Amino acid sequence: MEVRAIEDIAIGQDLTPHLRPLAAVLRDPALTSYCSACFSTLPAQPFPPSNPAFPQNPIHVPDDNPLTPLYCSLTCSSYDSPLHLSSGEAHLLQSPPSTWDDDSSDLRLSLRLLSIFQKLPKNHSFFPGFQSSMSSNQSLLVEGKKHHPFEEIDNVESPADYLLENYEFPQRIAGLMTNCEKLLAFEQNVNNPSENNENIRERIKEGANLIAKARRMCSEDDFVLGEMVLCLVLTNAVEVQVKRGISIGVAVYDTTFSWINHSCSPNASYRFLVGPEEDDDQSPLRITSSGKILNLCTEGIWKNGYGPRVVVRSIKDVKKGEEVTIAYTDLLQPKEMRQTELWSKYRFSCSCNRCDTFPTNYVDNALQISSSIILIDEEDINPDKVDKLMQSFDDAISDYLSSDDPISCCMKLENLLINAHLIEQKSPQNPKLHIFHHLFLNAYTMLASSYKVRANDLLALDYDVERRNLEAFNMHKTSIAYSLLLAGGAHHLFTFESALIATAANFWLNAGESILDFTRSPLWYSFLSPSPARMDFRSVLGKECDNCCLAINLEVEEMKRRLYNCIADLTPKVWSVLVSGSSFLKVIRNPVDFSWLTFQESCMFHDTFRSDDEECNEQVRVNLVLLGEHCLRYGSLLSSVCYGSSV
Ligand SMILES: C[S@@+](CC[C@H](N)C(=O)[O-])C[C@H]1O[C@@H](n2cnc3c(N)ncnc32)[C@H](O)[C@@H]1O
Repeated sequence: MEVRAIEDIAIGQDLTPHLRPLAAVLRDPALTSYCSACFSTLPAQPFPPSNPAFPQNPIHVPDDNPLTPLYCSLTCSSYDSPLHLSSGEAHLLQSPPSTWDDDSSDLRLSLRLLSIFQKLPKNHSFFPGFQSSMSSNQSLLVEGKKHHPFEEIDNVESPADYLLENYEFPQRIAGLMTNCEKLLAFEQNVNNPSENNENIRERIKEGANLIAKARRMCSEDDFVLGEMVLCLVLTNAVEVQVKRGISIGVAVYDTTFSWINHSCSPNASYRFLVGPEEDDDQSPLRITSSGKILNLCTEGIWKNGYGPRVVVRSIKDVKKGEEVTIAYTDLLQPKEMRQTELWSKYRFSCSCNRCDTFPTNYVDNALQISSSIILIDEEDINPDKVDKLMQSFDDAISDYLSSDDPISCCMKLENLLINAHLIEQKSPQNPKLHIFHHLFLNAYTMLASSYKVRANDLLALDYDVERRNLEAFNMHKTSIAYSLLLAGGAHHLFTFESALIATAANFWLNAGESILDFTRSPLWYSFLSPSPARMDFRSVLGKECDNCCLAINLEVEEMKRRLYNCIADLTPKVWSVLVSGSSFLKVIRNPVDFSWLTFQESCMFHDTFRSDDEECNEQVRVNLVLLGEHCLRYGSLLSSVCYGSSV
């Protein structure tokens, strides 16, 4: 199935009303901070409270079990607790699986769906033949090996039994694709033949076992049913993100959302709404599937669906009849990585415009260019050397993620970046390593965060306060320089691939917040000489920008143009100060203007640029406040296009 627009739709418009989930669960680590029913942040005194004086609450679990569902209100608790208990989820939480990625949420989501499917009245329209009015849509509900006449169905105990008795591999349950056949098959990954595709099969089998145990059911049929529903979850579930890039849960929605296919250059994005639902959403449904009813599942029991609502939104102009697509994977990954991920999770090879363009488009070239596709003729530079360098990046990033050692991470990654620069300098006519190669982007991200961690760690130490403060100040400065480089890079790529709007929005918001955070640091007063007067932030922020008036109430394109022009004007006024502590960053002339990249053969760095270290002074700080504010406004503007509001 696929989904198409029923009318011409401009960029930045909602395509659906607020859609309620069929089922949703929090990820294990989020259980202590968010309401298990509506996903809002827990109040100071959640329900049930941590002391066991709640005899009326049947789900109270001992204090030493950290995986207990908590609720923001009695209403949420009374909505969610019965399903939590009857599904067997509580059992899974009390003895969480040590395998299955150390997180029980996909399994808990499957348990909930199973419980819901099995409680449906047997004449529910989820299942073929149960409702004569649905007969024209039967094939949408369950397609499988056998086809059964209507009469046979009357004798079936429950819809789930019906599924088991009649279908070997049900392709659909409740209209949703299970993808069982592909996920459980021994099919080789066409993009990566060496991949061990036994893994996913084994994982599903193991998951089905855990599900059967949690439900205290051990027949072969229970196992098979668990397997099918787990496949449905793996195929249709989406990560529920409430803050930028932070996933707190996982949910399955009905066909209105779940029939939307993937593209690496999608024309739609989606956002989540959490908290108790206000029933005032009148937005129309502007998508359909070949004229068929999309929201088969919103009738009956699903009307009561509770939990995070999803809304689909256009991020490009969409023509009537055009297919609406979303991204199932991180679009800032190079083609090979996207293809590998889509195959291993969903078992399909993407053939969207971005993937099929030949020769590969600029963005994918930038993210991926490596020695393997370049002829190298210098004696001392060979493809092996570049490949080894790339491998070292990968290793340094994995090391950091596993060892959490920010000092060695900064040293290793910056040395590698400098090495990459040297290689490039020796062979400028052969473009090999783009400044926005995906490994470099990862390295910049790691460096932005590890310099910040180092600054905070230093402040906690008790030694020569003056030296310590200065070091911490410089670390913080370097951290925001990397945030700005990331925002500038994401923006550069976004100008070639408009589907990267959400990524660019997030990087600008991060850069803006980090810069403003830095300008508020009390460290400014500890070593600037002469010590400046306390800055009146309101007067700087309240000052209208002469060039863009902080761009409000204009056409979106005009606001974007003006804000970006201001960012481009302000950045050179602070950049040399920001990079003074990093020998790598000094070779980057301007982190928000990469127009030269597309005209030059060598795409790693502009000619080496060394500025004399410039001093931090009050004027720099004022410029930073203005720059941070413009970055925030720009990020919010892009974010309002793809999410409807800034996130
Ligand atoms: C959430 S469902 C999307 C709706 C699905 N097409 C259906 O008929 O129900 C995800 C599954 O759709 C298929 N799919 C999604 N995007 C695709 C694409 N770009 N190319 C091929 N198959 C795709 C894959 O089988 C994937 O596992």
